[in-house]
Amino acid sequence: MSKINQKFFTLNNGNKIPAVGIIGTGSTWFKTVENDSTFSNELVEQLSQALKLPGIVHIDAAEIYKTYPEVGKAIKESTKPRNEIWITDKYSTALKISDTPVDGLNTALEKLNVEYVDLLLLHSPWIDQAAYGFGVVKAWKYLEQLYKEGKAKNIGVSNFGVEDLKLLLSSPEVEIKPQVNQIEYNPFLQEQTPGIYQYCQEQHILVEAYHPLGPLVLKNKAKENDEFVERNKEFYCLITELAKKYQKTESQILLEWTYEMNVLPVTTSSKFQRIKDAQYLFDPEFALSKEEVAKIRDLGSQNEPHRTYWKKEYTK
Ligand SMILES: NC(=O)C1=CN([C@@H]2O[C@H](COP(=O)(O)OP(=O)(O)OC[C@H]3O[C@@H](n4cnc5c(N)ncnc54)[C@H](OP(=O)(O)O)[C@@H]3O)[C@@H](O)[C@H]2O)C=CC1
Repeated sequence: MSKINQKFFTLNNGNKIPAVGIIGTGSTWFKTVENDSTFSNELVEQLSQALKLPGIVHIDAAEIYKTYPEVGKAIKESTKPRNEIWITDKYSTALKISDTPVDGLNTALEKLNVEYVDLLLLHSPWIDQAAYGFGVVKAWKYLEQLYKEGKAKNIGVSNFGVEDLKLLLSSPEVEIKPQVNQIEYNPFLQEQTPGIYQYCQEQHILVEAYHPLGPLVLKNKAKENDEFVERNKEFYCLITELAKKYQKTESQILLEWTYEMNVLPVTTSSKFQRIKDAQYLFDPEFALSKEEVAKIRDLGSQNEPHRTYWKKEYTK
């Protein structure tokens, strides 16, 4: 029987964040339209079951995922106290949904039926001044306002590169440093943009990893990725070997590796067992050794980096 041994990262404002986000409501659950006919009972069921698990359940949401109704319903039906649910939300930037982050969050709070979110992010640095009427610094100022009002307990960014962060940090208007940068991160993409991992570590900006299980998803689609999997054979053998050694799933090995790299993994699954495995990740008797962590890092980076999300924006 797995025991819950919840771990946390400490953010640069001193607040603690549960060290694995178990239910991302984007990717698998992403919708382009939010109405009664697209309402996903499956997602509500998954969230409801997750909210029965012990410990603080960390949910990752965003304006653009169109999943507030499902998250709101599951939270409403849950008996878990609000302080045992961590909710991350993101203001949609590349595609304008609400006029400002203040409007966006007010709508989200209403749909989620909560008084605050635990973390609010700017979804990306790509804010078109002409469409939004403001740029990234002003967008950040809105987040600072929501932080001061207590509607967002922590604030951060997503998909920001070093230059994007430097722009914020060097702006005389900016008062609060982002607490988090959520980026695509896994052994096959250790730098979403050049130097971002190291820069965030130095600046005490917590890196959150979305797509932490990228290598397993790629292997699963082996037909399309045969050659890729073959080139990374040694890497895949190591993950299988470690899963056997520690009696853990391959997903748990990658999530634990992410944590050991001082990065918070944000995962998701359509299978409840995998959600449960992620919540039970921090078994007190399980930790990869320093050598194993380094070996995954090195084998993962020996081939060309592999990007899954935001390809168009990064190739511009
Ligand atoms: N800020 C941003 O721009 C972005 C944020 N995100 C956030 O991150 C969350 C997670 O992203 P996602 O890319 O889905 O993360 P993951 O890397 O956790 O991938 C989840 C996928 O992995 C599959 N999987 C799990 N275990 C295995 C296994 N052993 N073998 C093969 N496949 C496996 C799952 O399939 P199954 O359902 O069968 O278990 C699921 O489809 C999103 O939901 C969203 O909240 C995501 C993208 C961009």
